[in-house]
Amino acid sequence: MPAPGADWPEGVARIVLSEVDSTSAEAARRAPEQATWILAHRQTAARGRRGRAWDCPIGNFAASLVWRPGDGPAAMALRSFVAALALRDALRGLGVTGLSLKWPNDVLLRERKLAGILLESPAPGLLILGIGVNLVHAPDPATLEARAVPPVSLPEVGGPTIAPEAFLDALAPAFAAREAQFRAAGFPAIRADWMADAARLGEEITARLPGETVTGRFADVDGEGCLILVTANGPRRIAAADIFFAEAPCS
Ligand SMILES: O=C(O)CCCC[C@@H]1SC[C@@H]2NC(=O)N[C@@H]21
Repeated sequence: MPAPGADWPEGVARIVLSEVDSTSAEAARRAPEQATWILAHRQTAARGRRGRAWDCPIGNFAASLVWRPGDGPAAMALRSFVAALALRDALRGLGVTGLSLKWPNDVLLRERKLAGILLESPAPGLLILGIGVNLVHAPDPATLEARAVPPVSLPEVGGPTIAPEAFLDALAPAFAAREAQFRAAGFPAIRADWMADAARLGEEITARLPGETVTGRFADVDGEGCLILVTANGPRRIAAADIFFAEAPCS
């Protein structure tokens, strides 16, 4: 197995697999004591949020970080913001520009989805952050649900060529730095940095909740990571939803 990059965080293990069903499923099976990144060059049953399948051809980035943060479920859930910022930092550090962050945890490139994060806690205290990045290929928009933010890959916009393992060597230290910031300064610092790059802040967006769809102005993200939408009936605080934009981005 090739050695990790020079900035690889101390005390964190790195596993590279040629094929697995899902790096997040593998992380849950292994449930190591030591924080561990598991990267796979190919996933045969990759999963996205809300039980959706995740398209993952060879060349795209697919990895999961599994660790025991040692804090409660609310703080664990905020790691999706920590991870989104780390992803943004790592991509930016490799020369990708035009990035923004979509609540709760997508990274957009020119307002199209470049990367997704799946946060899972399959056992008490155990946290798994599964991350997929369209380094070489984006799924066919026809395979996605209507009104979904269209996907994008780096080559489509003339972005840099980045190999999955090289991306992991950038992401792992970026995540360690953001995690250290979260531990030292709490969510306010993470939230402020996240808000600075929030997609569609101040604009009308639609949140699809179980059994309800709510449209309003994206006003804020609160101190617990909830979305604040100002609707015709007043402010709504939303803990979890699928978000749709009013109109598609220009290409
Ligand atoms: O729906 C999303 O936006 C989240 C997608 C997360 C996909 C990644 S790829 C690596 C890890 N393994 C999985 O099975 N899923 C996540």
